[in-house]
Amino acid sequence: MKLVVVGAEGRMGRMLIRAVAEAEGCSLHGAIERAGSPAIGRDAGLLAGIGELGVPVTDDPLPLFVAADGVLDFTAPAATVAFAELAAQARIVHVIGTTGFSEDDLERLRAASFHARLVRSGNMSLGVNLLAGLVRKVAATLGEEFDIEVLEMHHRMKVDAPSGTALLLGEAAAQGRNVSLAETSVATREGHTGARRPGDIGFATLRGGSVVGDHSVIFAGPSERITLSHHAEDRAIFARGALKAAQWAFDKPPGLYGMDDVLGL
Ligand SMILES: NC(=O)C1=CN([C@@H]2O[C@H](COP(=O)(O)OP(=O)(O)OC[C@H]3O[C@@H](n4cnc5c(N)ncnc54)[C@H](OP(=O)(O)O)[C@@H]3O)[C@@H](O)[C@H]2O)C=CC1
Ligand SMILES: O=C(O)C1=N[C@H](C(=O)O)C[C@H](O)C1
Repeated sequence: MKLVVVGAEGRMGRMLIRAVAEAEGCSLHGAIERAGSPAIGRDAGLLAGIGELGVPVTDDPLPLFVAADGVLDFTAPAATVAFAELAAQARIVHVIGTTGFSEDDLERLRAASFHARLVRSGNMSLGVNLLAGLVRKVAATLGEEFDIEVLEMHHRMKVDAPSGTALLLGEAAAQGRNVSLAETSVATREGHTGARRPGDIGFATLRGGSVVGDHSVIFAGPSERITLSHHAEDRAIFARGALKAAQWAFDKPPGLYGMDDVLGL
């Protein structure tokens, strides 16, 4: 499968280049960075800290997309929406790990999925997607006397909050309870907040150091507390998930898929 990595110089971009180079049945067809990036013209393999791959980084996606099978995209919301429109024109697989989308962005991704095969998830790891299933089940089992709080910590460079994973886990909890996350979510608390509203799903965000990604869902009930957690130790888990998603989507019809489809959960 011929794959293009966009955001090639990013933390995930470099990890994805390494993962594609190592994967059986996949080849790096191209690497993209934004116009003006110092990475333009450099060899993608050297950028990723492996040997030369003979693939220069460019800022021109469409010519690469039309001759590729898929694109792996962990960039930023505006970039991903633009790449989705190009991937739809080229009718290729678009694996989206980017987080922090607005409702309008998500609508544009849905429109692109009429023509392309999109796989989007706030977290591409096996562990988090299994955890989401457990959260759904626990939330469905426990009543509203158990308050649900989602706690996350990431490295100091992360730009969006709550994390895509926190929102995915919050959504799983809301589904388990058969409520709308939009109506129950509390993403910030400050000052005299008043008592906690029954049924709210709270989010708390920590940022610092080099933390790859820690998430916990806490069910706090009368005199007992259940905590379900995931700790990412290496970004390779996300890159492996993204490759799996691309290979899974190769022979699927156009549509918007999630990692639960890919992993058969
Ligand atoms: N779903 C998952 O499993 C995971 C998701 N993520 C998400 O992936 C995203 C990226 O994370 P991370 O790698 O840490 O971030 P980085 O900032 O390290 O990387 C993003 C890269 O994308 C580049 N970029 C931005 N806009 C464009 C554009 N228009 N064209 C080409 N390249 C562009 C950036 O360039 P520049 O620096 O010049 O802006 C940068 O090199 C985030 O949204 C993060 O939350 C991360 C890990 C796992
Ligand atoms: O920005 C990151 O680093 C990560 N982003 C994703 C998120 O927003 O949940 C996934 C992972 O936790 C790392």
